[in-house]
Amino acid sequence: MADKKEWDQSQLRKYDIQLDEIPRLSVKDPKVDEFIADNKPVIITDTRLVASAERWDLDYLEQNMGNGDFSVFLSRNHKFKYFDDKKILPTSGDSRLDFTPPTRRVDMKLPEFTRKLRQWRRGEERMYLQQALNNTVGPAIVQDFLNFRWEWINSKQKMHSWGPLTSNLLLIAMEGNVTPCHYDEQQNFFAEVRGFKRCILFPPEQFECFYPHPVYHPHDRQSQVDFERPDYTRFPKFREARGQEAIVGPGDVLYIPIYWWHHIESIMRGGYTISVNFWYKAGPTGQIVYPLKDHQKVAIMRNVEKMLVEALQDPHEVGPLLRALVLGRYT
Ligand SMILES: CC1(C)c2ccccc2-c2ccc(C[C@@H](CC(=O)O)C(=O)C(=O)O)cc21
Ligand SMILES: [Zn+2]
Repeated sequence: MADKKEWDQSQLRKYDIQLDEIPRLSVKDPKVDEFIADNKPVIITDTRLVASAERWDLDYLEQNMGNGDFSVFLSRNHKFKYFDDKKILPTSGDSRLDFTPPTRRVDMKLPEFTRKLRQWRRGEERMYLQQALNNTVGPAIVQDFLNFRWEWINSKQKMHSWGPLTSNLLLIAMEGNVTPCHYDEQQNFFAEVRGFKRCILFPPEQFECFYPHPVYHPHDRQSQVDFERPDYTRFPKFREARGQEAIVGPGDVLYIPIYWWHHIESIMRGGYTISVNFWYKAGPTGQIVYPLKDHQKVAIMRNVEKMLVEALQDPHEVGPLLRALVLGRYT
């Protein structure tokens, strides 16, 4: 008997975007490897990848996460738009380059985080705990971490010749938190431990629909489009975006292919969520094969941007130069 729905549409934020479904396949289904080989998103069920974390809840984590400091991001709204603080440069008087960080990072012990979570009132800053799982956490958590099904995920890494695992992030989000649309330059197995997250993914070939901030900008890799209030004048191609959606729940693993755009939200009124992601560097490019893949063109665009900003120094000269280069010549 189909288990009663654990969430309903009223818990999802409303966006004016065309969405299809991300397929859900059992770990035993050989088609799973076809999706991964084709860099296509898929939800893989029954992997038991993070089964040892099934018992993680705030109490257990409070008892066992040790006395270390954890990175907690604070936001005055429900959005946690990532920014690279190493790219916040002195604006040399050019106010057009001013950047106001939308979130701030604080260190918190876990008991403080859980207390603040329990006492949270509307209007207060929202929190999002994000911490690399390493040996600073308590021994019980290290044990749970060592008991992740590494043989399964290592076999995938090997089968698809991915690069090394770069990090596992432990993520504890408040209900309703949103990580706005962005892409990462790593392969990602995204494991949901507790609660439900709605994931909306778009392929790299829809780059022109998302108008990412410039590569030199702190919001590099993040879309400029606000999904809740899209500015169709500045970003007209956003109307053409067409995504794939899935709600991941405990035990689900979502494969987020490298360079794929993703927007992730903890469903409203669903309680806090716990996720663990597994980021892998891309495998070696090997022999270049034509036609190039779409994500390779994104990598080329990034390199051209970096070279031009470096050569011209003033980012505002990049547009005029590229327009001079293509208008009437390559268009
Ligand atoms: C928003 C937050 C906490 C953050 C703040 C400042 C710096 C980095 C990050 C960061 C990195 C990854 C995630 C997990 C996930 C999105 C999600 O699950 O919310 C995701 O995008 C991925 O796994 O690729 C979330 C965050
Ligand atoms: Zn991401």
